Amino acid sequence: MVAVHRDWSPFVVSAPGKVILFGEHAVVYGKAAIAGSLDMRAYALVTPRTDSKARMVLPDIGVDVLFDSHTLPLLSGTELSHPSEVEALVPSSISIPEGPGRTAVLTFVYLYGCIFAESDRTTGFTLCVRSLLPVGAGLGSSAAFNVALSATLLQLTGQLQEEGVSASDRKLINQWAFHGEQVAHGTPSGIDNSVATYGGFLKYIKGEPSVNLESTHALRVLITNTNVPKSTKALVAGVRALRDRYPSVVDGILDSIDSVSTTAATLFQSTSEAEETLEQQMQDIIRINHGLLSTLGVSHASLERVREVTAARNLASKLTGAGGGGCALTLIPNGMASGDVDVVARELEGEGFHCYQTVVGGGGVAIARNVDGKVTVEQWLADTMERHNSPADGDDGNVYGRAVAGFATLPAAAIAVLKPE
Ligand SMILES: Nc1ncnc2c1ncn2[C@@H]1O[C@H](COP(=O)(O)OP(=O)(O)OP(=O)(O)O)[C@@H](O)[C@H]1O
Ligand SMILES: C[C@@](O)(CCO)CC(=O)[O-]
Repeated sequence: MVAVHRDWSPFVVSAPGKVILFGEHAVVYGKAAIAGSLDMRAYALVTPRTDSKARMVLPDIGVDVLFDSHTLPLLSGTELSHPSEVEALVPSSISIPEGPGRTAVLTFVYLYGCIFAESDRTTGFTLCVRSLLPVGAGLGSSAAFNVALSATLLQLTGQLQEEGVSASDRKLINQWAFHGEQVAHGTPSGIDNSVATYGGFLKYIKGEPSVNLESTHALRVLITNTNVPKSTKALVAGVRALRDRYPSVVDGILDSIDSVSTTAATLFQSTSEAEETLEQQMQDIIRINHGLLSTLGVSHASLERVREVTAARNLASKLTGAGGGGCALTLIPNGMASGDVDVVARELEGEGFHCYQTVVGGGGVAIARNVDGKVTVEQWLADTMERHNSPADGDDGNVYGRAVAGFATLPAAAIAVLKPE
């Protein structure tokens, strides 16, 4: 086949992480959950190559793989009974890394295989992803990666519109990102990729289109990473095993969590209540939701410690995501001085945890097209490397500010697109 190289300029895609505010685990069983996007995001820089190969560089997780596009499988999406079976189709020339890189490589092979038709395979590119989201902490780093990857592959194959990200673009990106999540997680509910795609606050019920709550209430939260590793797959399986043993008991708990989420959705959309009353009610249901999750066996001593430390200051906390470690979220009342939040954060950090002060509800996937043709992956990496090499000055309340500063090689217009409000 004669190689046809379409001309295209480097572009950058960004997608946010998520925090599940209410309804994790219950969402797997068709109950409602509420989630919001974080202002911590994954960023993909995509630059053209002169050959038809695809290079994926993921410095945060130690991956740098060069794929020969013609050896990657051509998939229509129906060859495998589940996307997670893609491992059997990885070309023997590729050595699959251990750890988080493994999932990333498998996901790439699956999504590239499905999205890149044979005629697209002359388009060579280098994809470099950097992320501000800690891996495996319950903040949806995997979904942000999958949304950024899906948007990249769809953009490269001319399946997205030329400007902005339209409603139909988002639908398509979200569908593929969900398949990426299936490679990573087996049976995900789809909530993480929906938030990373659409941003804002979403009410999500599995199998139904997510509903944007159009909330006017900004939500200040303190996120505490307990740094205790957890496996989402194992925790979801644990709840399933408990439900198999005590179906009516566990179904009752899942129904209560559903009521918590429904109540929260009403509070988010409420325009009649005073802000303080809403905050009080929100705190109540945060406490209730954590208690219900704890009875499902997905809390952890570290998460209980976060709850105790914050409760001593009259703040409500709950685990967020799969639990078993990972992250907790604490609602910060709007009137609380940031100095007082710093005091709580320092106390939690004294316990060996890591805190992020953040606001929930920013924009979803964003694409900055035609960024300066001189941007190279090497330059971009050198630029952002400093942040990743200096944990001491990273990961406090202003992580995003530093990330953008790290993208000094990008034009201001691109940066504006990448930080959608
Ligand atoms: N910085 C990154 N660069 C490249 N890939 C990443 C990065 N961060 C996460 N990923 C992808 O996401 C996977 C991690 O998924 P995992 O479910 O363990 O974490 P998580 O999504 O942060 O947790 P949760 O689903 O509980 O929110 C990695 O194996 C990789 O495929
Ligand atoms: C535990 C869970 O509800 C949330 C993980 O972030 C699993 C899922 O929804 O796929």
